Amino acid sequence: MTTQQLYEQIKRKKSFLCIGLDVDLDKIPQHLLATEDPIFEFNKAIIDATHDVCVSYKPNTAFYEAYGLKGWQSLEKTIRYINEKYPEIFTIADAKRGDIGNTSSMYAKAFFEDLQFDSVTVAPYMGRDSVEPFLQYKDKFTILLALTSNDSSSEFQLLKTDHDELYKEVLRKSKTWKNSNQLMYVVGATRAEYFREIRKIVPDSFLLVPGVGAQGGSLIDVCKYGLNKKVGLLINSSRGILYASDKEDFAEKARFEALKLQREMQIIYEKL
Ligand SMILES: O=c1ccn([C@@H]2O[C@H](COP(=O)(O)O)[C@@H](O)[C@H]2O)c(=O)[nH]1
Repeated sequence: MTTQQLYEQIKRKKSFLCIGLDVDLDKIPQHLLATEDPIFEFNKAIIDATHDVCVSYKPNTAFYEAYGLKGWQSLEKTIRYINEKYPEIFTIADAKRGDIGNTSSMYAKAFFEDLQFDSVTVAPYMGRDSVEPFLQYKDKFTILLALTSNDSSSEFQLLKTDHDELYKEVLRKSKTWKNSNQLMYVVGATRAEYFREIRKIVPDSFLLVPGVGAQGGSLIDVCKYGLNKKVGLLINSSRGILYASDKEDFAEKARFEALKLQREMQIIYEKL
């Protein structure tokens, strides 16, 4: 997928919502546990109920890896289902990978060639040669952790280097890497006060913004400085949508929560 195709989808749906598919078997409705693949059945129902109000799905791989081989198979079935039934959707493997070059190449192969995700999240701290293997894939995106939503992100990411805070160095340095036009960045919604500075460094890049909903981040605050001419934001909510109900009406209730966010986004988009 290209960023232009992603933008066309945003315009058509008047939405820049990304739904996080973080499936926890302790939280999904009981009746699904009797099915052969409860994780996939849950995801399928959520996807069918929400695909027209969001532009992206983001399974966090931890929620699949935790269930071993069966979990990985559920992830595979989920991504294949999205790609076949809703090919316009931008898919994100939230896997936070990155290693020495030859190992990163294998991670890239796993997520881009085997699973056919459009993008994968990557930690930047091993430097250029740990990220460039992901950037070799045309029309695939590498989403670098810049300023994350958790409280302790300040322990390292906000540390002052000789030049600037570390997250700003990550943004600046990464722009010099080969194929850096295929980079996007993770910035937490709980860090809304930093978006003005971030946009000075990466005015045109897409930012993946988790932290709205369960973590308390504000859509309005993020949009104040985070939006660019082509929207440039993918706002993620996972638990706030997935677990709106643990009864048989879970997909309907999830749609209701997603629609609430989409309507807020529509108002913001129409004022752009
Ligand atoms: O800075 C970050 C980076 C990633 N995440 C991930 O996003 C979702 C958020 O889930 P919610 O339930 O909406 O809080 C989850 O997969 C995180 O691992 C993040 O929250 N912050």
